Amino acid sequence: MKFLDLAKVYIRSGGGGAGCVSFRREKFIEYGGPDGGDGGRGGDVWAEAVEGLNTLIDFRYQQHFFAKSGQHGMGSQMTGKSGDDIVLRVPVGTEILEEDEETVVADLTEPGQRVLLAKGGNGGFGNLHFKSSTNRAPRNANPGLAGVERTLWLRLKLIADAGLVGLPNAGKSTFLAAVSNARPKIADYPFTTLHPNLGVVGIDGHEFVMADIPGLIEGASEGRGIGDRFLGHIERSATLLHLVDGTSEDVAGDARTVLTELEAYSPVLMAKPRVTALNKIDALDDETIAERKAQLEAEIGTPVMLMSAVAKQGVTDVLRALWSRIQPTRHQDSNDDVDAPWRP
Ligand SMILES: Nc1nc2c(ncn2[C@@H]2O[C@H](COP(=O)(O)OP(=O)(O)OP(=O)(O)O)[C@@H](O)[C@H]2O)c(=O)[nH]1
Ligand SMILES: [Mg+2]
Repeated sequence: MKFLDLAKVYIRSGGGGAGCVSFRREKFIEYGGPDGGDGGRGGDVWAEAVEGLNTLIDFRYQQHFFAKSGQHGMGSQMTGKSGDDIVLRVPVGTEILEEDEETVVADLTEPGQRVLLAKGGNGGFGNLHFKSSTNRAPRNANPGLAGVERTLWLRLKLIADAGLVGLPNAGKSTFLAAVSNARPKIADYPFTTLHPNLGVVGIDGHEFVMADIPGLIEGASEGRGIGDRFLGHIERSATLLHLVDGTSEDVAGDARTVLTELEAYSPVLMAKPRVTALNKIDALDDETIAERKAQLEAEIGTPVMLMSAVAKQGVTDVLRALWSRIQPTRHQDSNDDVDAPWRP
């Protein structure tokens, strides 16, 4: 199964710079003594959880993170410059795993939480360090320590704020593609979507994550179709969007099928705030729209919104309706703590 929220990264900390062998050479100063400086420390590689990120998509484009090595030591007791550290900025909730994809290295659950993934190598001592009463002109210096190389997985347990449900072909993927950065497969046959797709949706300056999952059919809870196993992905969502295909002859029956499966899967899912929309109204005349809207409302007992994912008609209102149900579940907007005092 493919997840948008899994990324493989290759990291390497910088090696330490070598220590230097050098002697003080100045006019009129005989036997100037050793003055080789130490090598600089190599850069570390860190990961830090930051607010405001929702996906690991950036790591699709950049997978290699190599910190710079420290500079070699120099004469006149000059220490080499340290290599700069690298910080991988990841969304809050990212788990970092070893290459085996099982061993957990770190679980970054708090904004600002940092973990050292690869420590930079220490620089080597220059010959100044080896001066002693018995050896006043040492000709030895240490090489720097090598950097550490690791292959790691980043895994984000994305909690979709909104989950899309509906029969196959209702237009769930079309809707996700119309309102987010996600590019799910769309086609005119059922079960086009075989794995969940996640997209980040922007509305009125807010962002939320929406999940498109495979369509449900009657008996999905008993494993028919591709079953209800994907409902787990939207179990923790704040709200659901139930899309009903307006071109169907039996919109009430279609909606009933979906709600029956939700109920069978979990009453928790059934009890979530839900927005229902009649989709594909671009393909219908006004009379049919009004008729089917009324049939649907009679079946589910709540107001139904009208929408066309293809014509992008009514989608903003649907997004606003979703956001108004998501907003109360957010502890605070990430912008709220911009002025919070800095604490070490
Ligand atoms: N006319 C019209 N067609 C639509 C609209 N939305 C989706 N469709 C079409 O309906 C078909 C199914 O769309 P999908 O987005 O793949 O449907 P889905 O609900 O994701 O289907 P599954 O992944 O199989 O569950 C495609 O041919 C879409 O072009 C709409 O608003 N108007
Ligand atoms: Mg789909």
